[in-house]
Parts: sequence; C-alpha cells; structure tokens
Amino acid sequence: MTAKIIDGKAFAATIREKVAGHVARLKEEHGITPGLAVVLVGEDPASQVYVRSKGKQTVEVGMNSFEHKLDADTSEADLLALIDTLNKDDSVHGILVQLPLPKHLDEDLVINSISPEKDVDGFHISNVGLLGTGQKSMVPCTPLGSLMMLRDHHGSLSGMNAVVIGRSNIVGKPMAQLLLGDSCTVTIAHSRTKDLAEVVRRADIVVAAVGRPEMVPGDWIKEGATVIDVGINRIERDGKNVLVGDVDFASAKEVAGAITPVPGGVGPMTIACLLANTVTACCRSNDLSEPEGLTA
Ligand SMILES: Nc1nc2c(c(=O)[nH]1)N[C@@H](CN(C=O)c1ccc(C(=O)N[C@@H](CCC(=O)O)C(=O)O)cc1)CN2
Repeated sequence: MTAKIIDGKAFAATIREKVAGHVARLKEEHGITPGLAVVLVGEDPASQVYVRSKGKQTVEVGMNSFEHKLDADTSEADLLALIDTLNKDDSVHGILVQLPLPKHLDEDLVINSISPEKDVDGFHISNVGLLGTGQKSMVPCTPLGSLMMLRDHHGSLSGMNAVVIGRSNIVGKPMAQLLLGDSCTVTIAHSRTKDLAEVVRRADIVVAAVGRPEMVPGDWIKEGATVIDVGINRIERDGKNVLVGDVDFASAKEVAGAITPVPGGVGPMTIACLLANTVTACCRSNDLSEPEGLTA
C-alpha cells in the first residue's frame, strides 16, 4: 500500500479562506475587525519566522495584527504588564505569547495571565480544564489542526484505536482529549511506555508528537493506519539541513493508509487554526454565533 498524502498546506488554505469570509462578514454586518496580538520575547530564529508568518497571514485574512517584540532580557513584570494591557484592549480579541520563552520567565505564570477568553493558543489552565471536561474552550492550534485533518479523511472517528506518542501540554495531552471527545479509544504513549512498537501497531490512528527525528519506523505502523506527524526536526543529511518529522516517512508511507508529510502537513494547519481561534474568540466576546467548522 502507498499512503494517501494528507496535504496540510492545501487544507490550511481552505481554512484561511473560511476565516477570511467570516472576517468580511464581521466587518460588514457588525463593524468589528478581529485583532490578534502576538508577543515575541527574544531572538530565537525559528520563533521569529513563525511570528512573522502569523502577522502576515493575520493581515491576509483581513484581521488586525499587533506585534510586540521584546528584548530577550525583558523582566517578568514588564511582560505581565504588557499582557494586562492587551487583556484590557477591546480591539484585541486574541493574545498569543510565542514559545519557548527565555529561561528566566515562568511560562505557566505568563500563559495563565492571559485572559482565558483571549487565549487563542488554548494553553491557559481554564481552557485546559474546559477541554478536559468536554466543555466549550479555546482549543490548542496544532491538535485542532490535526483533528480537522483526521475528520476530513475519515468522517467519523468513533470507535477507532488512537495512539498519541508524546505527553506534552501543548500537543500530546490536548490531542488525546480531542480524540476522546470524538469517541476514539485513546492511548497516550511516552518515553517510558513498554513495548512502544506493539502499542503503535494496534493503532488505527497514530499521532507522533515526541520531537525525535524519524523515531517511528514503518514497521511499527498497522497496514492502512492514518499517521499524523507533528514533529518538526531540523537535521543534517548528506551535508544539507533538512526538516523531518517524528515518523520515518519513507517507510511509513508504504504501510499507512494516509500520512501527513513534514514539511507541509500539520505545521501549516497550526497557524490556520490560530486565525480560526481568533475569529471564534471575537464572535464569543461579541455574543455572536460562532463560525461553523472552525472549532472542535
Ligand atoms: N505560542 C505558541 N508557541 C509555539 C507554537 C504554538 O502553537 N503556540 N507552536 C510551535 C511553533 N509554531 C507556531 O508557533 C509553528 C511551527 C511550525 C509551523 C510550520 O508551518 N511549519 C512548516 C515548516 C516551516 C519551516 O520550514 O521551518 C511545516 O511543517 O510545513 C508553523 C507554526 C512552537 N511554539
């Protein structure tokens, strides 16, 4: 079997189109322009690229983009003061602090200082609790994008065996909650999981989010399974810098039924879902009906 390649770049473009339609309607019918504030602390090169891309795509769908670039040695008090100002600013419907933060800043404290209604990353402890209890929340962008691709490919996920490899707060745990919400039987595997290969071989859906280049080989994948590769790892191969996922794409695509590539799979969906979450946050804060198909 050669897997269907799930094209995240093309899928993300359809999400952005939907978002742009909703933004146009919000402007025309209600005189509201959704606004997204992105805060970057320091000069991490990858973060700079992601933040630039977020700003550009925000403007392209017709929303207001507010970029705040702070020095790497910014104090926690100054960062919290900026977040407080953004929390109180009615033109800002979504706030995102780009991660990772420099070591001297307490990530949990910073994230939990964002108003939960404006937490378009879905990382605030209130949103984590709401998602975990099946209530309406802001949903983390990477898991949301992964779920959208799975639903698009399968229709219903009900009753499927899903294995999420990785237990991070940003991807692994929320991904497992979303799959559970869609009635999958979910296993969360991690570095201490015994006989990981056997656990993965039982899965109809494999979500790999460990951050280890190509650690999941094709012979761990059940014939016909759907593989969502969340990993974005830069490695050197044949003297060139290349981007690879957590799954060995070459061998996995020979057994899987469908697979996301890296690059061009889950990555582009992350920013598209950020835009979707910002429109959702804007609608919720204005007591307007939420756009369909853009949330979990
Ligand atoms: N506050 C947040 N910080 C971080 C998040 C997040 O969701 N919220 N996720 C990642 C980084 N990230 C967005 O911020 C992100 C990562 C990757 C991509 C992407 O499109 N990747 C491309 C490849 C890009 C490249 O060549 O480097 C792909 O996979 O095709 C978008 C966004 C950590 N921080």
